[in-house]
Amino acid sequence: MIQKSHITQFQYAAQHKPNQLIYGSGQTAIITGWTVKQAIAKHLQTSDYAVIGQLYSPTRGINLLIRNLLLNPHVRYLVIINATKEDRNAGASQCLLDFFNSGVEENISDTGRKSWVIRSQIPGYIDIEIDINALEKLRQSLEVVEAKSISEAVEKIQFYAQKPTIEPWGTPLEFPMLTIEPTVLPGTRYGHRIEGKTIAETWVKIIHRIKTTGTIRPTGYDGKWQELIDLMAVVTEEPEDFYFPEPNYLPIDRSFLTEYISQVLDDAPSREGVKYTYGQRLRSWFGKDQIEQVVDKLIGEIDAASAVMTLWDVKDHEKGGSPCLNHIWLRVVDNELSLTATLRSNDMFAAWPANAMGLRALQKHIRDQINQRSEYDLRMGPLMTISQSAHIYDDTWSNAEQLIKQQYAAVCRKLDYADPAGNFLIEVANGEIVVTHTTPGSGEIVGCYSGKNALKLVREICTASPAIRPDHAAYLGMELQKAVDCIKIDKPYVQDQ
Ligand SMILES: O=c1ccn([C@H]2C[C@H](O)[C@@H](COP(=O)(O)O)O2)c(=O)[nH]1
Repeated sequence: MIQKSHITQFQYAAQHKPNQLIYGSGQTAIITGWTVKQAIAKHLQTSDYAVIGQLYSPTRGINLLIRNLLLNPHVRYLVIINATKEDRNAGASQCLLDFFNSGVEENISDTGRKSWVIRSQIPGYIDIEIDINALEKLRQSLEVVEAKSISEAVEKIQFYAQKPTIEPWGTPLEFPMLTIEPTVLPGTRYGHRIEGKTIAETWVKIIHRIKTTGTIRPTGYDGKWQELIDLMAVVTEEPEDFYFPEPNYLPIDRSFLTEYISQVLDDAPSREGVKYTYGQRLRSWFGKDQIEQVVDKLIGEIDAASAVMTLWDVKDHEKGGSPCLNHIWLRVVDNELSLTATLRSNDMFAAWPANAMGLRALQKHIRDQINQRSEYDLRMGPLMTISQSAHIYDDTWSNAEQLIKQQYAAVCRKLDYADPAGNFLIEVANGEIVVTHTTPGSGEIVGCYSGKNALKLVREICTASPAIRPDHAAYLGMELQKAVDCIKIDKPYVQDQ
């Protein structure tokens, strides 16, 4: 028997993320978690549902979803899909269920703001500006059900669609929302190099660079982001078992990482509602196992500059949701295996640490395979990511600011004094300044400058060695001026080391 839905004509008015939703005319809101919303919509008629939307993150998504639901009191049923590994990792569907089952209490959010904190094992916050009575009314007025698969969800949605229309639970409710425009400092927009020993340290520097000098632009997702174009991160010494700070300020932990590494390294069958995994693209998408290919390539030709893997399929332009990670190169220099990856678009706050750790695991896997299958004994070289659009979404700006406040100074204090551009020894001889440029480590002489004018000398040095660190250049400026002053009053000059 074909079931006919009860015909209703409600209109869902979304104030938040309006372009990310699929609209219907019924009374059920469908929260699909990480399952793509079209995978549900195609099994339904528009009269079966009020709205279909994805919910990725409990800390970023639930607040906006609740605000939209308060504006649409005709929504009386909620079907929450909690089906995929990603849903379990993110915990957003679970946290939303906990909101309806257990409610909220007044507390402090992860950004230190007074908030309604959801009574859940998973952190989830709702703005304190929303009246608690409205939240309680919403909890009491909606019938909420969890679905563990697409088919179970479709069955439940169709069950509700058969029911007679119910009155809205009240009138639409809207509450004020705090928005803060960040101050942006001047800086270059294109091409940035940020280096750190660990992924954690590099991440803090990346967030600081984007948050202070990134351009504020609209995103494709009904909001804004702060963005720099072509940001290269160089991670030099991430340990093989990964460094997690104590307490852990990264947006991922070890258990998430284990699952994520498998998404990067292992093949995965195509599944309805799941777009792709990086492992699938690398292992089988193009009919070749590209990881095996690069291992074989380098064993056969260790100096090859063609050990490259691609995740981008030219057909990706035909559908939305193309992979963010596009190309990966492996290179051996001085017995060291480095990995370089390009990402067309990169959420530097929420996704980069996982992307970087997943790539580091891939780099180690390839190094181990080469060492096991050949006479080579390669060391781990640096990991480099080049993010074309390196951005921070507006809904994590306050988290980013909090991170900078708590970690940036400490990370900068760890700076070691060895500048890869080398050392500059300053002396005074025959009434003139003499600067000798030496290599770091071995101290081999590679250049010499002389003169009486400190500014002119600094400019010459910076022109000849443009990769000199800014703090090193500033130090040279001060020392050279000190040397000039000594010459003027005929006092011996000693360089401050
Ligand atoms: O491994 C990933 C996958 C996704 N994203 C981010 C980048 C974008 O912010 C968003 C994807 O949006 P589209 O470019 O596909 O619209 O997710 C990452 O940073 N890394």
